[in-house]
Amino acid sequence: MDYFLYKDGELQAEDCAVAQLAQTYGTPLYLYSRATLERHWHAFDNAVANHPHLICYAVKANSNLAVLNVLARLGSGFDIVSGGELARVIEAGGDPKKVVFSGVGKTVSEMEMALELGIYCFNVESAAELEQLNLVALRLGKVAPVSLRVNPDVDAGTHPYISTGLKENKFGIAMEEAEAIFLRAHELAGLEVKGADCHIGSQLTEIQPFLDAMDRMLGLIDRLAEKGVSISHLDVGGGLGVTYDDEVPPQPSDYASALLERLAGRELKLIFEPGRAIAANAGIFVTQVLYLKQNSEKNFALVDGAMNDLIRPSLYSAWQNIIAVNPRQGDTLNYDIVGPVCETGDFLGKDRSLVLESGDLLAVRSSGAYGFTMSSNYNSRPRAAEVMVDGSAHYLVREREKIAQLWQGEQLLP
Ligand SMILES: Cc1ncc(COP(=O)(O)O)c(C=O)c1O
Ligand SMILES: N[C@@H](CCCC[NH3+])C(=O)O
Repeated sequence: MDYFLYKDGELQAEDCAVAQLAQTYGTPLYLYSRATLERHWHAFDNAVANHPHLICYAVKANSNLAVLNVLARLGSGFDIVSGGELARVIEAGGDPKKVVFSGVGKTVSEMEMALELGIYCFNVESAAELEQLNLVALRLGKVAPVSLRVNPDVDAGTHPYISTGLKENKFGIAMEEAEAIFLRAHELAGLEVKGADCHIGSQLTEIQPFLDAMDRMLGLIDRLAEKGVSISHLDVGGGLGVTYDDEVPPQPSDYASALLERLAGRELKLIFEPGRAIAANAGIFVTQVLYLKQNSEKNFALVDGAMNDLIRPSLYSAWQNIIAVNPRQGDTLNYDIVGPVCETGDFLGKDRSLVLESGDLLAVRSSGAYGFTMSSNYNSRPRAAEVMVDGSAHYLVREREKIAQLWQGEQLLP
């Protein structure tokens, strides 16, 4: 079941008309579907129901408090990469004991915060970070639970900017060095080795790279066991792709059963860090056509949403489906859907065949992940509003920024 679908010729978000929501809250606007978030989370959780596991939603995909709260109420864990994300998880009612902390550049104060809150595990990404964490833990009289993020050198076959598991990427510890660093972690009094971790990239549409990574990780776990280091969980990261266009990524159930088969009866607890697969298709971005404009080469639809609101098309040449909220009859034209930002790269989509008039509403699909969280105030544009739809109810879960808020906290020179 799709929670964003046309009914009587107009786009719905669950049981609400998108046009009505746009009128109520204004545009540009992010809309999220609670039912879709829940369905996607359950798809992961059910897929591994018979095996010890923890689903740690990757907060970076969408860190709106209401989104986190929906998942926290399901009992989700969270994968964070900063103190800010940890604070949001706590604010949203998430359980710190189900938090894993990833990221290559954790600061001392972030380590302190996470230790004080008693998170589930630190995913340590370098030997230097390991030493630092040990010192911080000893100073606080704590023992930090750690997992080492290993770079399995697997080609995820995804966009180079979002591939993370290759040797040339900054992430993780090289497989050749992993054993020695695990042994070092095992010796340090401020640390307790719990797990091994990998994350090879985002928007993967094939299972094979995940399996290759897992085989390498299981080989490492076996070698460590021989040396007296026992690993109780394997964190397989996130990365499962979604349908933006015509990709057919594996379902969480197929992905999980392939992984479980590889585990071959081991009792290793599995941790998953899905972000996009939970949030992307639980959200749409709604924008209004301000002006139509033609030149000898192109038809442009100038809309009130821009690259500062949704940067994926500009940054990764990502293709996201753009549909009319109330489709019109008539002859289509090929439009570039562009925003008001002063950059040639400011587009939401190119060559989209649509029938448009100014004032029309457009929905950019699959915008629930890496949409609002990657937005900025570039061109001093206020950030979009965010609304959670829940059946026929809808809640403003973040107000549109006001122009006067944009310089709050800044100071003129004396
Ligand atoms: C360590 C880590 N875990 C999880 C994720 C979430 O990835 P995705 O949104 O592709 O599931 C990311 C982002 O790629 C990540 O860097
Ligand atoms: N932000 C990226 C994915 C990066 C994942 C974070 N490691 C995207 O929109 O596709």
